Amino acid sequence: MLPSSAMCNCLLSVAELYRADQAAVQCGVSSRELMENAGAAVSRAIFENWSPRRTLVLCGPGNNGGDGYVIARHLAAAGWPVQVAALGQAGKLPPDAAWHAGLWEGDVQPLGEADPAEADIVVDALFGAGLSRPLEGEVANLVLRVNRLDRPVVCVDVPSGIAGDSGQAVGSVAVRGSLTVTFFRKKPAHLLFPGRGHCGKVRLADIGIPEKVLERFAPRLWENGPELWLENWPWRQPEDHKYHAGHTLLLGGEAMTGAVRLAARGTLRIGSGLVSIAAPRGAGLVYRSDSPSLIVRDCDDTQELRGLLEAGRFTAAAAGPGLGMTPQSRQQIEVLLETGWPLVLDADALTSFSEEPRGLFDLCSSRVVLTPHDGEFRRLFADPGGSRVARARQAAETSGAVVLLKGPDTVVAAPDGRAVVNGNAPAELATAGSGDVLTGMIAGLLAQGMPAFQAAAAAIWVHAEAAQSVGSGLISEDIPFRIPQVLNLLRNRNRKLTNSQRFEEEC
Ligand SMILES: NC(=O)C1=CN([C@@H]2O[C@H](COP(=O)(O)OP(=O)(O)OC[C@H]3O[C@@H](n4cnc5c(N)ncnc54)[C@H](O)[C@@H]3O)[C@@H](O)[C@H]2O)[C@@H](O)CC1
Ligand SMILES: [K+]
Repeated sequence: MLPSSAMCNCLLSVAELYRADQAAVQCGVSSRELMENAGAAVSRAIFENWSPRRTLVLCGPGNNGGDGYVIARHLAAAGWPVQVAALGQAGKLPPDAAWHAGLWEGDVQPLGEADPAEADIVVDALFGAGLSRPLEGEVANLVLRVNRLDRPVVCVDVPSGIAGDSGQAVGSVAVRGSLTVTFFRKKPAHLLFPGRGHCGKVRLADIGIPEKVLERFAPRLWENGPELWLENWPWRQPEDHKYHAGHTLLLGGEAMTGAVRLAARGTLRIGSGLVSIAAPRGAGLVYRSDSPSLIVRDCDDTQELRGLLEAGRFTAAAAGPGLGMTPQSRQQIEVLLETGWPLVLDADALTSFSEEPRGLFDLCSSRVVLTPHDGEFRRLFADPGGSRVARARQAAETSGAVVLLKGPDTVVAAPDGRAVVNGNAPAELATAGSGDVLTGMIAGLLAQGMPAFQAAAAAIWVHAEAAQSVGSGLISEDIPFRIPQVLNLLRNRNRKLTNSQRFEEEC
């Protein structure tokens, strides 16, 4: 189960947002008022980011356009020079949008006559949740001109042309924004690429929808963050010894030894009490001359692996980075899977099964985490298409394992349908070995008893945060070094959380 604080992070689909709006109306907040609040929130974001300047507000034929008229009114009231250009006839606007259009006292140009070159900032209130087909004709031409001009563009709710649920462009044209202001809860498009790239900065605004409307939903999708897993973090307790903090086994290969050595650093730094590498004798010296904190065990075949597993008191394992793809290595993975332990499979461990994925899925359980990047994902799963969330969910259901689909917008999905999208990864993580470190981190959390879905979500967040603290010039070895810094910040945050919870309970 995820803690109740996780409600703050939930992502709502477009359909769920419409339902939230309706529920708010049933709670006594009028839809006109919601629109007023939405437009006012966007105006505040504009005031905070820019000084008065010539503004072109592009209004669409629906309620997104209605927000645009509210924004135009607020900017003009503050003395900004504002031009409104609208698509379609005012008489055909839906009722709330028509009401707010009626309060706009300035001119309204037909969209085809708008000249974005004469504006210093553009507000995109063309389409939001109701986008139902590709942008075409004069709208598409105008959006292309706006994108080419490279002016600041503020998008209302979602950049026009981007589907709120998938983050995909509905056609070939979509607004490229500098800032997107959205309402109540983010939608998947604010985190999933390419939508995320079109949003610019994303700002979430309270528009008066009562939090209690969320009681009507059972959210299954969240933006990843400590609220989802910090309560279950396996902090060391004063009386603990190393065996309380788990023993992780990493399967090492013969040739590409760097991968598991990187993974091992991640495993150690994330807190696994002991970390052992089982590796072929031929590479033993390389592994033994790495970190003195590691235990290295000789292991040339499945029989030796079985012997190790019986004697080792391991609490989790990981395999794949640098493993190679021989019949032997595949058998070793099967031996690991047969233990039923918490397990992470990455890289070669996944590709070993690409000819016959069923052989892998039949041995998986929800204690197993599969961490494919897009290529490995395509080799393993008959790609169902759709958004990255839909694809990861489908893969988790098919395999019965937790699936972490790597990318700039990594998605973690559990077989029961829960999913998170990660939003804090810096571009610098696109570097050799960063995935190996991640594999080791997930395994280290599994070894300490964290449930697989939370372990995968926590590891990807800490991994990205550690990388962010380095920034440009990052190499994968840096990530484990930065983990303590991130963990100490999390620990302080957890103490504050626990103290305030205790205070609330005492009151
Ligand atoms: N009570 C509410 O529902 C609230 C809605 N708000 C705003 O309302 C938006 C949703 O409003 P709507 O449902 O009216 O949806 P939109 O304003 O996104 O647009 C719907 C209209 O656009 C047309 N359309 C869709 N795609 C088109 C295309 N490619 N070319 C031409 N026309 C196209 C549709 O036929 C429909 O007439 C949200 O994104 C948000 O900005 C906010 O005001 C907050 C409150
Ligand atoms: K928009």
